[in-house]
Amino acid sequence: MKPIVQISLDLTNIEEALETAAMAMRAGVDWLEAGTPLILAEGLNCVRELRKQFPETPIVADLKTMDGGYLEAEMMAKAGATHVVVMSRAHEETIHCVVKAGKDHGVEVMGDNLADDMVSAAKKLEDLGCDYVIHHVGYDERRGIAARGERMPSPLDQLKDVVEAVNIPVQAVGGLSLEQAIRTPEYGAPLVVLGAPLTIDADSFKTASGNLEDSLRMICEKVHAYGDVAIGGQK
Ligand SMILES: O=C([C@H](O)CO)[C@H](O)[C@H](O)COP(=O)(O)O
Repeated sequence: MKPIVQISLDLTNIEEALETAAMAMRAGVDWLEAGTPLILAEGLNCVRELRKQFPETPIVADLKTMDGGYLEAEMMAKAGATHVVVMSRAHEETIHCVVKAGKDHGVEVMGDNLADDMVSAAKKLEDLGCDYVIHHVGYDERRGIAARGERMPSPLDQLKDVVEAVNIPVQAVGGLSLEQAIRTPEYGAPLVVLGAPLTIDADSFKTASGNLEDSLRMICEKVHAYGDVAIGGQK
């Protein structure tokens, strides 16, 4: 699979999200993500707006479904999402419902293994019909552990094991630096997601012009240059 660059719009207002999305599209980003805070702030109108402005672009609606799976997935699909997210911690029936809604409404399902036994959760998500695994170390988990003076966990710790355990594409997320995120295809994880680090450490990718759009363009070119990534650790 060709590597994909996704930008997570973890913002709290639609104007800023649309502006960031437009910049990301100009720079060569492949997928947009309506982040959880954006959906909370703006409801599914943010997905509708993104769909209106970017009619051809895949849009991930990161609602992190835990229950009521069919209705949530259906609502996101009708708003214009092409990808929805269900949690591995949800009941199996919920995951079934999201997968069924995905098939009925033509959207793909990303299963998120946040706060679960990561390798077995990834396998479960694949077995239940998810199209992708989001291998995710949570924001609160990372900060809580670091606050106790322990080493902050990283999605890279178990990324190879997760990639090798499944035959669907994996995305690693949670506290990765930009440099780490854009190297995840080297672990066999082709879906590169850029969030907070883009504004924090884009400096390391600064171009002569020094602007964020140019930095993002360089990042996209670098990721796309990997060429095909074999799925399931078959490299
Ligand atoms: O999904 C997310 C998190 O659970 C808060 O809603 C974030 O999008 C994700 O953790 C982003 O992580 P960073 O890579 O640290 O921006």
